[in-house]
Amino acid sequence: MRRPITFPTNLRSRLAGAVGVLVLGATMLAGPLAVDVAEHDLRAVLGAQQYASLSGAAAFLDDLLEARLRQMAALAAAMPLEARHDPRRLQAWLAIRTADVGDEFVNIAAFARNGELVASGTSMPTAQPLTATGRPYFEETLLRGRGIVSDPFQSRLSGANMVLVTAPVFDDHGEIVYVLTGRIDLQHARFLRQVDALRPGSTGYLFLMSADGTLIDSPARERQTAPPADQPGLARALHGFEGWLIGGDRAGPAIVTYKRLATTGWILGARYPEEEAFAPLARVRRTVLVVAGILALVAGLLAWWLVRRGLRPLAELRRNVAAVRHEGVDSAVLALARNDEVGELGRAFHDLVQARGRAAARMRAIADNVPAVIAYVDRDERFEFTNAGFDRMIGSAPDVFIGRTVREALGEAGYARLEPLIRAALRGEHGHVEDVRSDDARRHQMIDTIPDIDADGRVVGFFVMAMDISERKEAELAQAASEQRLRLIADNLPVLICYIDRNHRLGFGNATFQAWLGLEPVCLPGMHLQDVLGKPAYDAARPRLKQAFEGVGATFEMPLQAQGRHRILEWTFVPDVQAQGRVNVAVAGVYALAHDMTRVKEAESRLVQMARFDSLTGIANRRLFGELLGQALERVRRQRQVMGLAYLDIDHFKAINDTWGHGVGDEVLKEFAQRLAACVRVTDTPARLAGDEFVVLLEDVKGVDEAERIGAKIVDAIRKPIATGAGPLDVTASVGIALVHGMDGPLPTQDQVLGWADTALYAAKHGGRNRCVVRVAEEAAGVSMK
Ligand SMILES: Nc1nc2c(ncn2[C@@H]2O[C@H](COP(=O)(O)OP(=O)(O)OP(=O)(O)O)[C@@H](O)[C@H]2O)c(=O)[nH]1
Repeated sequence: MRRPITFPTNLRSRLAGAVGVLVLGATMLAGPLAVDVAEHDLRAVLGAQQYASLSGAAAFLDDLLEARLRQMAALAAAMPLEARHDPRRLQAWLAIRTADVGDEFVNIAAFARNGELVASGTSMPTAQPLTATGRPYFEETLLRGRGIVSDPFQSRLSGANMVLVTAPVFDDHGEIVYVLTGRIDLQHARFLRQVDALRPGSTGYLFLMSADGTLIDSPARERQTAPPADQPGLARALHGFEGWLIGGDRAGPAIVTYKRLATTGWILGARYPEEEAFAPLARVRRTVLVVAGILALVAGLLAWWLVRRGLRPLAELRRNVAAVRHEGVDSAVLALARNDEVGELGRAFHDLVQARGRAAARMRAIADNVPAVIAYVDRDERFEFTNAGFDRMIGSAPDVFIGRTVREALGEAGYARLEPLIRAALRGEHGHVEDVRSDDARRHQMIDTIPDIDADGRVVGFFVMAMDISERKEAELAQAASEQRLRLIADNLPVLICYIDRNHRLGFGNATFQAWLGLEPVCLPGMHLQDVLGKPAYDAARPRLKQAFEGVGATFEMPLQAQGRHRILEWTFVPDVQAQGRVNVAVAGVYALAHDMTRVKEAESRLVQMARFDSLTGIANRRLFGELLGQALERVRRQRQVMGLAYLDIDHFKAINDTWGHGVGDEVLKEFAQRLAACVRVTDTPARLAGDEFVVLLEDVKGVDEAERIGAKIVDAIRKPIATGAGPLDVTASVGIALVHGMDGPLPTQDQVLGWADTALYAAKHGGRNRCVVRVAEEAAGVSMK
């Protein structure tokens, strides 16, 4: 099995590797790039060079063809006169000339103006007469009147490819009589042989084409890898392009150059394969790559050595940090005096270790001085930290159990008590348990375990905290007992006691709620006050409750109908004020107490009745009458009304007593009071002053007449016989009425008004009894009566 590739993890190797890779990359990139640039420039230079070379070759060929033309022209000019007229002589002359120019021309022939072959330097292998009529070279020579070089064509006789150089032969009159043609056999001429030295490189070659692209010559046909028609850029060259270009075909890329010959318009081309042209550069490229590799290797090694040397202080720092961490070496070794980044790092480490040491010392001091057991336990349930409280609990020297397991430290019994909490903490849950008894069962403990969860969510350990809560437990028990006692008292008091929260719901209520309202105390917490008291009572209590929640206590009476009983309750609301220091900040609730005041109220009502009403007749007595008279006089003055006070006395009552006894007298007095009350308005108040003396307070009397009608009515009512134990008795009464008008100034006193009425009664008695006398008080100051 192949081992996976591993990269070095230490910084030195990484840096060295990085430098090597960078150098390798840079040289790999820069070398070929430079070669590419050089290649680009070289291509331009080579192209220009090839074109210059080709231009030289073209000039040479131009000169060569010009020479052939001149040679033919000279031959034409040298034609003897006799030869012009005698074909046999012409033939002989031409034979001689053809032999002379055998190196340049294969044959020289003469055509008559009509195109007919007249003579030929070499014998013609044909029986038919030859004619040049219609041949472009012939017609063009006649037309131009000077020699030309023909395009290559295939000989009709020999089938060989040839080119003809022509020259006109003029007669004395300047008329063309013959056209001489010098034949150059392309098979043997090899124009380019003479300029073959100018071919590019050893694999390059030249080629010559006519203006229409027909190959004329290629002296190195054996090297020619592409036919001329396929040469890159040929189409452009046929349209007049001259110069060099880069092109490629089946034979590969090449620098191809074109140049036209001035004499014939032929195209001279050169092809220089790039493979050869840039062979030196390819060698350079390979060399660059090899050198780059070597350079990278050397640079990497050098970098590794430099990095190793440069990072030596860092390695030293690393060793020191490890020594401080694992061997407890003093952190002073980290405080390097170097004035560089490594020195800074070392000093920072040193400061950090110092700060951590101080923080740890502080934490240790705190942990050792809290009245609790604090410990840190790792995943394997081994103690990593224990405070002084732990040592006291175990009774061991400090840090003895560091690295030991919980089971070893606490024993099986202690571990069993903690095990559920340990399991919870290792699951990542907070554990809490109270009321854990010490081994002697005399002390109570509260134990918490808090999981220590790392950034990845794994539980790496947990904290254990244990506190002795024996005192708290005792206090709680004492408080519970106290509350029970209070509850007992509250439940047995004949008072409703409850706590009302801000939402007007009960916090608790005592057992009296059961007795008075039929509500069990256990149901009361959470009940709304309206549901407890009923809506009318709740509505009546709400303003006082609001006042109590504003911090002002309230006491008020309120009737309550419940359980078929009507009660009058006296409620007391006591605000439950929450204070901060000496400042009361809020009323959290209201304590409410309700006493049953029903009996008290009834007794009070009876006392009031007794104090203000006559016990014999049941009508108002002198005390109540006094109060009412005072109020009536106030109203008279305020409302400017007329008030009457009737003073009544039973006629000869003493005689009734004396004759029939006090019992019958009492019966008469009671009936008298009944009749008196019956014959006055409900707003008028009868009262008994004493003995047989009665008064009636008459409100809003319209005048003397009305007063007299009321008096007469009373007298008539009394006059009817009164049924008594002694039988019906005829009883009469005398009435004196004083009328008092509303007026400014001081009010008449009650005694004054009574005096005026008494005076009127006196008048009635004096007038014969059994009647009424009305008197009007003239003015307050003077107290005079009519
Ligand atoms: N039965 C009875 N008699 C009372 C009571 N209080 C007072 N008397 C009597 O009422 C009588 C009042 O008599 P007077 O008003 O002085 O005299 P009179 O007999 O009524 O004579 P005139 O008033 O002049 O007509 C006295 O004999 C009292 O003893 C009472 O509560 N019951």
